[in-house]
Amino acid sequence: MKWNRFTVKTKTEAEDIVISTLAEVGIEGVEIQDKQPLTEEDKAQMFVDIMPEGPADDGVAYLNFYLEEDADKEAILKDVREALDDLKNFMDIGEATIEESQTEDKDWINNWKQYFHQFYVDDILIVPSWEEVKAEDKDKMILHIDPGTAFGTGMHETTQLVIRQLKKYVTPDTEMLDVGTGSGILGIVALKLGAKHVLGTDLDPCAVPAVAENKEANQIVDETFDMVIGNIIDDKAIQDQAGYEKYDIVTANILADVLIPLTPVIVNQMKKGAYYITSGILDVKEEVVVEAVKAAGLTVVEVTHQGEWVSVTARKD
Ligand SMILES: C[S@@+](CC[C@H](N)C(=O)[O-])C[C@H]1O[C@@H](n2cnc3c(N)ncnc32)[C@H](O)[C@@H]1O
Repeated sequence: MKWNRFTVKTKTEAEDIVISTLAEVGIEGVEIQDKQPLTEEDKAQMFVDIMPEGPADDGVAYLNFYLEEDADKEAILKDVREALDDLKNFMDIGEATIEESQTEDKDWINNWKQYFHQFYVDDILIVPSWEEVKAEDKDKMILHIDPGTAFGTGMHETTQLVIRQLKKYVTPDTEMLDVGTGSGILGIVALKLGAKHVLGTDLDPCAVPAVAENKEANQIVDETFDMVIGNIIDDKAIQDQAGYEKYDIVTANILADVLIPLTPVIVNQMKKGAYYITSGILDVKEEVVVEAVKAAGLTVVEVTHQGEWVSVTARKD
């Protein structure tokens, strides 16, 4: 199928607002091209490990979106232009011109599949839906996960660090709370390791369909993995819904800056003797997370590293 690419020329400081405006008129999946260097915080937020040195930032951003060749492009572009014109009344979004080009007649939307193949995290095999499990691997613990809108294929170091800890601590009685569940990968691993029940939380509503798809792909019994959307850090209703002193394991592969306010809250959700497995911590933030964990009254039992990432596991004594 042929696709038409539309490129909105804007300013780097207006990228977010232009992307939100495009979303309001139904344009999702926008690609950003700019020359802004990533800050340390960006790298952590985006979970990007290494970025090559790029050209100097010129303040210009190009936002690409795609429409199928047979889409009603005149009507869609009319809505986009009107929305961008309205936005121009409120802020400087640069030229906001829209250029059209046609992508090659190839299945670009599926091209990224060439970069995602089955792989092992220790003895757990992670397989995308478009690949077969080889006969010799049939007796392995297999996880079916597709890259999607929610984070968590298992390729990232931070996810792998938690998976290794789950292998140590999950028992058949485990009630687990997975804060920032994303694709649901950690919950699914825990259930495959024999856990009794998982509650996943995420801020991002995209986690709901992602978890549902991954549960189905892994034949997870529906009632064993529940989901709530919202911020458990400051939403009392979600804390109540999760339940207090209920969990044997809490996992949180989020950023250090989120783990710090999360930790004193989550302690109330943990049973005595429960384990708190954190990840998503850049090595430069290890010390502050360890301090936050101790300040919340937990005992640090293990700190593990992979690349520049750190996982802190603590117990509620
Ligand atoms: C790095 S991903 C982890 C996904 C998956 N658990 C894994 O280990 O691969 C972090 C997830 O945390 C979510 N998140 C960030 N802050 C959060 C918060 N305060 N409460 C719940 N989820 C949050 C993000 O939306 C994202 O899905």
